[in-house]
Amino acid sequence: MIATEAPAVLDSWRGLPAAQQPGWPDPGALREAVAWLSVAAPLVTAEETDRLTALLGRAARGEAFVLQGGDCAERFDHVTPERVGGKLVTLSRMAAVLEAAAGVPVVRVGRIAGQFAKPRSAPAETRDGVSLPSYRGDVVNGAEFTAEARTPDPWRMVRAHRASAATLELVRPAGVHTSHEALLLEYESALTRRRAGGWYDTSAHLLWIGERTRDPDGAHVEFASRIANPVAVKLGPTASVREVLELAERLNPWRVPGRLSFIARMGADRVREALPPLVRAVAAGGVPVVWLCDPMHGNTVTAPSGHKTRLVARVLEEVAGFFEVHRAAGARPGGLHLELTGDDVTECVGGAVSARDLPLRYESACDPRLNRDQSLEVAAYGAGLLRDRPTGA
Ligand SMILES: O=C[C@H](O)[C@H](O)COP(=O)(O)O
Ligand SMILES: C=C(OP(=O)(O)O)C(=O)O
Ligand SMILES: [Mn+2]
Repeated sequence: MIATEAPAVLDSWRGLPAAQQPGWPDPGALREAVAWLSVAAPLVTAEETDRLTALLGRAARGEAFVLQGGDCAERFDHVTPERVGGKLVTLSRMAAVLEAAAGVPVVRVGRIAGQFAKPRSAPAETRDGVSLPSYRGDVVNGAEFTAEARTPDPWRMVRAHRASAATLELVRPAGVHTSHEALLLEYESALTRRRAGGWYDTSAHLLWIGERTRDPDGAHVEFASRIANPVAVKLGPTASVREVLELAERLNPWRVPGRLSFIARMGADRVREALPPLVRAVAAGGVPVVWLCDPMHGNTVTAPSGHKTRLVARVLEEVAGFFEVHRAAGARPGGLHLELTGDDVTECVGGAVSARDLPLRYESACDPRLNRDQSLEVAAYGAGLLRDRPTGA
């Protein structure tokens, strides 16, 4: 019998319900762009990826703390040494502050070098009576409000690969691992390669599944279940114990510490009631998980000026709630997941930025990010909570 070759891409997700995928208008162009990506250079190696799993495994055992952060949506034209360097410096200062308090190493993971795809609440945006497809991140369409820019263009996936590679050149010397939301399944599966340890999605070290695409029977969870990378899943306040246990079972059936992280994004008002049953159920189920706190996505509000914003005070309040829940359960908080930039933007309200300042330097194409000073404030606050840990814990 002649051995058949392994398929070039990981395809088991096809045919399953896949939420939040763009309607690509030109199937021929999509095929060509996917063909280009499927022979493109891998962005990260299996060895680096396995190393991150091992580090996250330490976090699962309480022997490390994770700091994951970066833009909500990276931009192709922001791949400059200044902008990328600003994020890396911010992350590393935060990590230093947290590390001194935690007494354990801080694992640094950027929302960087590939965070180009966005899920949206609405498929279309209307301005002055004109409706166009929503901006879904630079890998799909342009942010500019014109029919041309907003039409999904599959060749943008090739540009995303190039922008990621260029960003990685700047990220690698800083020793930061990369991550992004594994939203755009054509892109992710085309960059997946067979290696000795299984299928690796070579687009980033860690891939996460968003709140809007975490259906345990959907295409995103199926894709994530097949790759060897560490994976994470966002959990909002509607996540049920049943769903979470199903996700744990599907995504970490071999119970490998570091393979699976849950990123709770409950909102400051909800975290103390919504999170405890999930933490308890996962602990009782015996699947090792790193619990991260995303105090951004459950606390988004609209300012009087119309800007999407977040109050740093509410962000800190959710971090506090997250720590309380873990302490009450006798568990160690695994880390923080933040939307931040090194740039001096005015997108979140707190510190030197008041609601009146929002129009001054609001540069995000999607969600409001902490600026450098606000990021350091959150890190200092987290450090205070880490220092307060009960002795002997
Ligand atoms: O991180 C992203 C946003 O929270 C998500 O894209 C939803 O944003 P929207 O409500 O503006 O669509
Ligand atoms: C869309 C995001 O988050 P969530 O899936 O938690 O809403 C995000 O992290 O930018
Ligand atoms: Mn976001």
